[in-house]
Amino acid sequence: MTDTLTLTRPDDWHLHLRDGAALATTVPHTAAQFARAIVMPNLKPPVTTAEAALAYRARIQAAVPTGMAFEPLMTLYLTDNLPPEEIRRAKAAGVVAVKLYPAGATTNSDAGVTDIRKTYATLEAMQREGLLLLVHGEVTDPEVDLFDREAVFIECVLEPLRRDFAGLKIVMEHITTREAAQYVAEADGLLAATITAHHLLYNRNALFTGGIRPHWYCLPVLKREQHRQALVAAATSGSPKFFLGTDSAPHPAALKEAAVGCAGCYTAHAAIELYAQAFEAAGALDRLEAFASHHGPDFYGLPRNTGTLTLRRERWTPPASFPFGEAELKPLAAGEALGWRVVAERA
Ligand SMILES: NC(=O)N[C@@H](CC(=O)O)C(=O)O
Ligand SMILES: [Zn+2]
Ligand SMILES: [Zn+2]
Repeated sequence: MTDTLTLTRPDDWHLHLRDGAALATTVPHTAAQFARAIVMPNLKPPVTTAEAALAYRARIQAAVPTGMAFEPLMTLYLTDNLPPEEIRRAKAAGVVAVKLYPAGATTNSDAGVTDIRKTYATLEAMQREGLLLLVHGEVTDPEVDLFDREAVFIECVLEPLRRDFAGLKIVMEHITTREAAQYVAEADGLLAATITAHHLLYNRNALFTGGIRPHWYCLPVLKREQHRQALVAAATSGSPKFFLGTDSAPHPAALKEAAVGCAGCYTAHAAIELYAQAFEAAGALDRLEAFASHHGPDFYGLPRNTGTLTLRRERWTPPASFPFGEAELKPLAAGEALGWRVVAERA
């Protein structure tokens, strides 16, 4: 049995850092493990200009602890009226991708897209400039069962979109179903997907174990066991179309432990450890490095990292809460022990 695991330094291809005082907690957690992260733009108000992305990047960089190397990769938030000209400015500013949130699909998505056809001129500009499209792949139609919204999105939105933009690189973020894993696996090389640690580790029973468990609530919501198994199979398959994206999404504990609780699980404090747990359970620890450190940069057309991250087999329990500005942040699986621990990060 391996007791230490040294990986090429990984990247997080889907992350929410939030803003303001929250950065003092979120940025050090992520920078302690990851060399780069795709930073989601769903702030209030959302990041919709190159200028706003640059200012946000500077605030993130200012929160990186001395001695740590971390590069935030910035994204813009797609709206019905994001002008195509902004895409050129974004490209010049180093923005790498644009995020599609169907309006109302998830946290801070009110400004999202109401009809994908309204964004076609902007998508054309992205295709031309080589910016990726990242999608929250769920339809918002209240008639569609919550557990089916990802599968319906593939059929009704993603498939036609890929036909109309045959040269656009697309990442289906945080996939949660067998249908999505299969669709991505069978698609051409311009479609890939991120998978979270929590969707690899838990099925929907986790939401209701002994009572309602708000800290396991995220969107897309956890699914049945057969879907979890399909995600594990995809992540450990060695296919370059699947890579790590934590979707670590912090909220003040009081807003999750509420009559109407916010969607989002915080995992950045122990991200790679949670993935290691999932890969080990599948007997696929040897596949973790490619998933965490190779497939993402290869798909984005960025160089792989040169540093390393070392984990040791060790039973430890992460803190049950963290400061979060004036509030409290409770991570996923607070109080539960983990089997792996990061012991060294080398830039
Ligand atoms: N995943 C979540 O449940 N929440 C995310 C938004 C998102 O990624 O959909 C958040 O910003 O809180
Ligand atoms: Zn999302
Ligand atoms: Zn997210």
